[in-house]
Amino acid sequence: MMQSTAAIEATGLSKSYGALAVTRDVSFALEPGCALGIIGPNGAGKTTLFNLLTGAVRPDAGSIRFAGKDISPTDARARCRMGISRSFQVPQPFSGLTVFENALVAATFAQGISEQAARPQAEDALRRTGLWPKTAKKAGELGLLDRKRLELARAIATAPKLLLLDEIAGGLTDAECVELIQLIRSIKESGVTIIWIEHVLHALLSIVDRVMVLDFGQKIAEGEPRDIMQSPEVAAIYLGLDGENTHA
Ligand SMILES: Nc1ncnc2c1ncn2[C@@H]1O[C@H](COP(=O)(O)OP(=O)(O)OP(=O)(O)O)[C@@H](O)[C@H]1O
Repeated sequence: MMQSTAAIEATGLSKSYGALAVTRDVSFALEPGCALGIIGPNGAGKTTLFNLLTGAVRPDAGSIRFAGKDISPTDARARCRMGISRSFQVPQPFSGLTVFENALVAATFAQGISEQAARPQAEDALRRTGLWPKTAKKAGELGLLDRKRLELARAIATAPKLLLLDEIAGGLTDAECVELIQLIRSIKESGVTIIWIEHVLHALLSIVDRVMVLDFGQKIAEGEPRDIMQSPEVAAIYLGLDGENTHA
């Protein structure tokens, strides 16, 4: 039986688009401060699961509890204000706004607080992500690593309890990836619960406590990273994946 103290607990989540069952009876629970990695092939339903957790998409069946409360009926904005925040696969800053304004908008919107009250939070998020020296730059002028940092800063600025990361490590050089991993580790160490979808497995496995495998919308395995990566199901799925993504 799942613990009632879980930071987040999903039970029997299902979602179809027409005849396509994208999420099929997915259940999991995650303890506060833990990090769960989600892996699976393209189209397995990973991003859809995030959409269900954030409230962007309504499930056909199933329920979600957050910090012990049934949040199934609440919308995305309410969930954001409760402390569920996400980063997107393709960073989505306001390109014409400065780095600081981007963090400020996130903090203001997420908590429904005044710009003045949000300023210290925006500053803190930018300092923690190493973006403070670039605070006056336009977001559209940032390089890839900095855009990823800004994606994290915008998420942190909302003071999340649960942070959902969607394929944030892709496209970086090895050195940049090391920096990103350190940043995500520091967010985890600050007590934020994390669920992270990632194809760059060495980055994911250096952080997460558990891994869940999705395939055709179903959870086919969950457990300790080492056990999961050695399981035949995962070997079958990842056979043929680009070696660049799988090296340790
Ligand atoms: N709004 C939608 N309408 C119709 N089909 C959708 C919709 N959203 C997702 N799908 C389909 O659901 C399936 C799962 O998509 P999803 O993006 O959740 O997978 P994923 O595991 O995140 O894949 P990737 O690793 O490529 O990001 C895909 O076949 C996708 O085309």
